[in-house]
Amino acid sequence: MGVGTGMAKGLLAAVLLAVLACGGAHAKFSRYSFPKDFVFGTGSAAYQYEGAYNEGGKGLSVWDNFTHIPGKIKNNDTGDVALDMYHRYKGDVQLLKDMNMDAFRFSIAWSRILPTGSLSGGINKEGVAFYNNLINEVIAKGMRPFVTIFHWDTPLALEEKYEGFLSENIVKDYVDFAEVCFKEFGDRVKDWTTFNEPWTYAQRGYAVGLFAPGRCSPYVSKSCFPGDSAREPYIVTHNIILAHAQAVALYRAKYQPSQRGQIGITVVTNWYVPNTDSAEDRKAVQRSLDYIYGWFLDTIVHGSYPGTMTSYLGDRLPRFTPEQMALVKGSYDFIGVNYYTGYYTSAAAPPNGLEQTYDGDIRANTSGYRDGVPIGPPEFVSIFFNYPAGLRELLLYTARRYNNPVIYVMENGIAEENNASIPLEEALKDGHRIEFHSKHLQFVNHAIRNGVKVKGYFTWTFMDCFEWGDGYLDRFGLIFIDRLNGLKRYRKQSSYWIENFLKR
Ligand SMILES: N=C(Cc1ccccc1)N[C@@H]1O[C@H](CO[C@@H]2OC[C@@H](O)[C@H](O)[C@H]2O)[C@@H](O)[C@H](O)[C@H]1O
Repeated sequence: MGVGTGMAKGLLAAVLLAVLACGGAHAKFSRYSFPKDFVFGTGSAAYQYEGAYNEGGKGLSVWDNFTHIPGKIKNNDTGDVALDMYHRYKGDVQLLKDMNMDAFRFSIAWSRILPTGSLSGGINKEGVAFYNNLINEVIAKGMRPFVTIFHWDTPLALEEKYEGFLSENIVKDYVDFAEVCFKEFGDRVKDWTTFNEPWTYAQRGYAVGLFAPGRCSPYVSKSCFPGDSAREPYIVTHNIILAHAQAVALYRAKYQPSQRGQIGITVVTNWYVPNTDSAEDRKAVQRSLDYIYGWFLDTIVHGSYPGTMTSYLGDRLPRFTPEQMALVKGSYDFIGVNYYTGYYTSAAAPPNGLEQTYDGDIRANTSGYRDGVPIGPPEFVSIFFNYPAGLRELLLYTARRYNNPVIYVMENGIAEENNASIPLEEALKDGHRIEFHSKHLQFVNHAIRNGVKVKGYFTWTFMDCFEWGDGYLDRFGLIFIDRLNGLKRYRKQSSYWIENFLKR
């Protein structure tokens, strides 16, 4: 046998061994490329999926109100009916099972449980029954319910009573709501998330006013409700962190010992790459990460808001008392991370002193482009760029900066346009989604091999749903919803891909 042939065979054997080492007996990239206890799932949220907005004893939320104001949402879409999951959940849970999902992430509508937002207003038994039925269906199909307690749908009654999260009164009402959830569902729900993306609620709701409750400074936009973009985002976030910490403390003291579940928070961030290697641009990257991600994680992990915030914001940044900080620091068993896109970032001067805003405080310009070249293929959602390496960098950064916590990637996904002129069979061909999730999972796998404790990955989203400011324009789902024909569910190609990827 010639030397060349021998070397070729040796090389082939080495490659084969490497591949098998990655996936064990399963050579192709699949669930077997991940640790045995790794959880694969897909996500949803109450307002975006349930519909039945004024049915079954449910009270109104700030999103029920906001979407009924003309001009706030594209095409004036609302979540009044959404995907009608409230009535169709059994068939929907079967679709999850058909895709071999390990878990289903969903949120509980606060005003479906407490219609007035406060415990004193009474518990809505029909609301409790709906979530018991959903949880039982998920478990009966062999899946884990990953439950988010708050996914932006603040009870309208609390907004009207004391301006919602602008008031510290919200802390007690939120903790009372969370306790009803622990009591009613905690015997079967073992994976709790207190808040989904508090950054989005604060920034979109109070800095730019594009999401409910739609407040901002008049100099930011005349179409907002009058607010203060320079102070309210910090007040809201402070109250969210206090509410989160008190709910975790309650769960740990009263429910975790017997129910033996875990509790955490889900935060969103982008991955930022300096536009140049200059010190100024690299500092702008750190500020960008601190003001969206460190705002929450520095605080609950290290017990202080990031230095880039405390050193710049003065009295605009609320302070924790020592007693409060004792509850805040360490208030997580895991961190949920939502990731969609990367950006290039360069240093920017602060806006003129009179028109301060949360976004201006960051003193950074971000763009998906550098010298006209995109950081990754631009997506239908114009602010997102397909940048899978950013997820690995983000996970490595999180492990380094935040004591290597347990992490779940709670949201990661890509949308195509909701375009009624595309024939159905064409619309179901979502190869871009297969490529997106496969690539991002490969980078998650790489992070795990580098020691990051990622324990799960949830696609955003399960089915094409109500996408906040975009209404029904964006299709993020594995399942196509035909809004022109009775909300019929159709499996996209990616749903078959993931079924095969997850096959045991
Ligand atoms: N939507 C966000 C945060 C956000 C907000 C505005 C622009 C970009 C990103 N985060 C998660 O993204 C998912 C996708 O969000 C869409 O992203 C593009 C936006 O244009 C669209 O309005 C938003 O719904 C949401 O459905 C989840 O409920 C939410 O947890």
